[in-house]
Amino acid sequence: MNVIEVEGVSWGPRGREPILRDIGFAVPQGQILAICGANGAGKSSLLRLLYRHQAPSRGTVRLMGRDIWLMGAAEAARNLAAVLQEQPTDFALTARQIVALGRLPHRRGLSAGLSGPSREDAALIASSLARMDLVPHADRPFGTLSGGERQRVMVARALAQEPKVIVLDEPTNHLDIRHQLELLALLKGLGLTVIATLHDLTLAAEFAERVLILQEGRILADGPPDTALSEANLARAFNIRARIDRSGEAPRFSFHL
Ligand SMILES: Nc1ncnc2c1ncn2[C@@H]1O[C@H](COP(=O)(O)OP(=O)(O)OP(=O)(O)O)[C@@H](O)[C@H]1O
Repeated sequence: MNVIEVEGVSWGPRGREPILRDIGFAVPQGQILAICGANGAGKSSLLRLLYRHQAPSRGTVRLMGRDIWLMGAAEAARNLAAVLQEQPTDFALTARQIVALGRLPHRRGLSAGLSGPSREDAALIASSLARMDLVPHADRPFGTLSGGERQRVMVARALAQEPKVIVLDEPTNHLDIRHQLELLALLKGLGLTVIATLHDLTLAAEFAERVLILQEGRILADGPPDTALSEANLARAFNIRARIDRSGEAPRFSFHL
């Protein structure tokens, strides 16, 4: 089953030229998809359509088979969690309280948001913090955490949301190399559908089962890393000369102007 379906989608700010043009792809359950492309290619704009922040000007985005704009925000959030580059401004909340926000779409009725988390929710919040190596920081105010620790809090919040799809915008930003590898391994091991923008092509090649390359708002390539991340595609997408050495275990990229 396809968890996400994007069909004939264009998007642009009202009254302006479209930024995304005629985008179409479907993501089957459990697939790990990396979205790559140059600065300004439209990666974050495409993610905003997937996590129901912006509606397409043309075409449809379907989540679990239903038009995402025919479901409510809470229903979309029960199925899809987003980890964004912009982080909450409520720096006084503790890491645990931010992770607890991930449970809100699952709570119903008048008590939602007012009462404390149930025992099951508290256990889920604690295990999400533990998976992201945040136990020592759980009760510190978010504003006192390092950039990498904050990023891990945002991923823990997404895990606590128990979604079917996680969409991440540059998730490895701010993370040291160990935490980058740990995060990508953890995402891969979740058994969920994962869609992430990644600037690091080596990480994309290792992590993703499928790579979608955007160029000036259109899909330039969509396929397994070995075919999508070709020298010719990278040269076009980034306007550089690319060499790929595939003699080792993982491809080694080198780039020249
Ligand atoms: N609301 C908006 N109004 C006007 N222009 C916008 C708007 N949102 C995005 N753009 C423009 O659309 C283009 C694509 O932006 P987007 O942030 O999607 O690119 P990106 O591929 O994520 O880039 P980066 O790698 O730099 O993060 C950029 O030129 C950006 O300035």
